Amino acid sequence: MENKRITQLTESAQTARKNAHAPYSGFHVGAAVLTTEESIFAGCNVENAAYPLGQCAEATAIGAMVASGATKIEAIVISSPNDDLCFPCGGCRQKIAEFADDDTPVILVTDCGKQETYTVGELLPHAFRFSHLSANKEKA
Ligand SMILES: O=c1ccn([C@H]2C[C@H](O)[C@@H](CO)O2)c(=O)[nH]1
Ligand SMILES: [Zn+2]
Repeated sequence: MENKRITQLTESAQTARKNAHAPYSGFHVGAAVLTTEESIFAGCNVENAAYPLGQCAEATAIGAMVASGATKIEAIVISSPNDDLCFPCGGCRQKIAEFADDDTPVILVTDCGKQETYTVGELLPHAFRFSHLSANKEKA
């Protein structure tokens, strides 16, 4: 994937991160998905006074993508402010896998300039997919 693209996605994720609603954890996260049609959708984490209702940045970005009518992720960038890369939680790995392939890149970046790339398959081996539902066996 081109560096120019990664920079663009990183900037989108950072911009969304500025709007993170994270008064409980103080942990601000931004995410940006690039679709196969080359559109970018960004999101931030949205916490809630009822703690379990909080939503991760990846879920917000994926929700915006789906609401636009797009369903195929080409790449996703997850941006964190400090020196620590923000690895997606288990739930987000599953949410990303729903709209990605095993070789889709998940790029983790920090404002300190750290960057590591993993594939969806590395982060979530043996993902549970549409095709595993017995009702969909014929359609896969
Ligand atoms: O990949 C991640 C991991 C955590 N968070 C959020 C959830 C919560 O608001 C805060 C602390 O867990 O960070 C994300 O948005 N994405
Ligand atoms: Zn998550």
